[in-house]
Amino acid sequence: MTTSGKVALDVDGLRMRYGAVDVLRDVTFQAHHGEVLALLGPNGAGKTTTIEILEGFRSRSDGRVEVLGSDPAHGGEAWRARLGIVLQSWRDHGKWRVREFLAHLGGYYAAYSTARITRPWDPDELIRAVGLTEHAAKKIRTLSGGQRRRLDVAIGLVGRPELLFLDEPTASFDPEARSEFHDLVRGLAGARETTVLLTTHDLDEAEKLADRILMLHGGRIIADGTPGELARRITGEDEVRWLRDGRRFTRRTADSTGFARDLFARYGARIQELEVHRASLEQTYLTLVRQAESTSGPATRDTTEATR
Ligand SMILES: Nc1ncnc2c1ncn2[C@@H]1O[C@H](COP(=O)(O)OP(=O)(O)OP(=O)(O)O)[C@@H](O)[C@H]1O
Repeated sequence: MTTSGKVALDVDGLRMRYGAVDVLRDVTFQAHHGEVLALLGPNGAGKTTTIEILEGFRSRSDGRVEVLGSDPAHGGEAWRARLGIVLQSWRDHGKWRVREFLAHLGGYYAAYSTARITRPWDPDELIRAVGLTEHAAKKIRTLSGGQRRRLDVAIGLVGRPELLFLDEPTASFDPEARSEFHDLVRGLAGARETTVLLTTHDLDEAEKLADRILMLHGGRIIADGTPGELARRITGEDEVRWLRDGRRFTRRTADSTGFARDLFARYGARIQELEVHRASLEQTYLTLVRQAESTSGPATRDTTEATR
């Protein structure tokens, strides 16, 4: 095993070929400890293939991959105990009760405690963290879809992972559960320095949770950056909206602060309801996907807004 300092995931030139088709081509990125990365992309982009290679479930065709300092193709049990995996869904173990199942699974991790990390996570504490306390004694098959998903998350966390893979984690969560889950993930990444790689089609969730967005399209990384960086790369501009003398105005500008300053200097208190918007992750995502789909390349810029 080698150590990579603060780098938890190091992927360089990853290629995956099925038959004659490359489904991943030159995928290169890193993740640092405590970072939350969202892997986005249309259906078939290669997200699951990438994650399965990182988890050690799939052998790559080419490229260099290090996950917590080891090549996942040769990761042993001690390495695997440092990973947490929440798959899209599985429905086994319905006869077990929530608490007893987590305590049972946790038992497998006890041998992998370190001076820094006590494994497993105490089952009652974990059940509280995922909001299942009042369901702890229930049989798994009696849980609702959202409760079951919380349990999936608890299963991924029971070994106190240093790196957590979440595949569409909040599908079927109600808004409150989703918000609690976001707090939980931010807490894991912050205080515990857990690195998180999640896939989601919920762009609002990606924007809220991710420090960095990786966008895959056709097996290639087409964007890698913070939501703000990607938005500025696409539009280069913010949108400023305001109300003056009862009329609404909209303007796109690369210098929204300076523009707002000039507006107030000119009109003073006649300016009301001033808002500055950057492109949402959804707009950014759709623009990047459309760019990738057209072979011509240059960014299309929305020029429809102007001062009325
Ligand atoms: N075992 C396989 N054999 C051949 N092709 C495969 C295999 N597994 C996946 N693929 C192909 O690889 C490509 C990437 O699939 P992958 O499941 O990684 O996409 P994804 O981004 O996770 O999609 P989704 O959002 O639909 O889950 C797809 O074109 C898929 O058909």
